[in-house]
Amino acid sequence: MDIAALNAEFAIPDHLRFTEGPGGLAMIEIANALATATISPYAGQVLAYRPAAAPDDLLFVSERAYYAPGKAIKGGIPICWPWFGPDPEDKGRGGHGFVRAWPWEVRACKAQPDGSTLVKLGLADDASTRAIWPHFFNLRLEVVVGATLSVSLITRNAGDAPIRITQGLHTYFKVGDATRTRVEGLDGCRYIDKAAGAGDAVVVQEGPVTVSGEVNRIYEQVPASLSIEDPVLNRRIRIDAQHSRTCVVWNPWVETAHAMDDLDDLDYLRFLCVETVNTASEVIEIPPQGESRITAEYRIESLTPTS
Ligand SMILES: O=P(O)(O)OC[C@H]1O[C@@H](O)[C@H](O)[C@@H](O)[C@@H]1O
Repeated sequence: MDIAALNAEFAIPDHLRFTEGPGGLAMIEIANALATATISPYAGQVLAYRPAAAPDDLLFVSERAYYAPGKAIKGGIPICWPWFGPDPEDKGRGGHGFVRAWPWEVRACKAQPDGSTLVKLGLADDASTRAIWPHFFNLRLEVVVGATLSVSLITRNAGDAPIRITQGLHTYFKVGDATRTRVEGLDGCRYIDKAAGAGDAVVVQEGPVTVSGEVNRIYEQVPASLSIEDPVLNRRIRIDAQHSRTCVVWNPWVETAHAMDDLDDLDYLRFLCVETVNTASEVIEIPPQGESRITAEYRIESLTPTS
């Protein structure tokens, strides 16, 4: 992408500009009165978000992440679409869909009256997408960077036959020490245990979710609000979801992190994924010319009240 042309069309003075990031990829850098953020049009991926006065970023991005066409960027908020998890048709296509390793278009950048910044990215079908997934679509990502971070993924079925998708915001949250975090809000929910050796057992969650080994679970019928309590970073991350009743909690633990070339061996301590998704029994069918939306809003709160 031509950085000068993007800036000429979309830059907002003292607020938003395009820069050349790792691997020569264009990056959107936002700094408004409420927060800072980095968004990659490649993959439609938020890579950083920090509210003003917050000491730490919301998101984890691996120091060993790839920034190259055809590769997923490890960290931030990868967009999994039009399938979440393994290829549903078993055709050998990669996990979590293809748009997380695909160039998206920048469609709009706007300073809003409340001081937040709205970025709209999009991706429409063409011959190369239809060679992978033979459907007509218009996919939009709307990111609002303000006192909270809001991410909406909107799918329009641009064809004349229904389409079926699963999808997810595969958010990598930065944590001080994964073994000391707790995910609150899932007590009593059923989950499918996808961890190695668990055999997809269906289990009922008791109490908060903690990490003391590989965690790879699809929770069903989840409430709209979840949180991550992180005593090391002294913060709570609130996640408010819309149009999602399934949630994946993932931490790779030692062996899987070691096996991933784009993670450092100790990164399993540095992040926890709590993913706002539609997956498992929650398959979304979109009628011809219809739309479907999934949204998550993230907010950081201090655990120590300020006096
Ligand atoms: O593709 P990434 O970003 O490495 O994430 C992979 C993980 O993503 C999680 O959503 C899945 O539950 C895991 O099974 C999978 O290993």
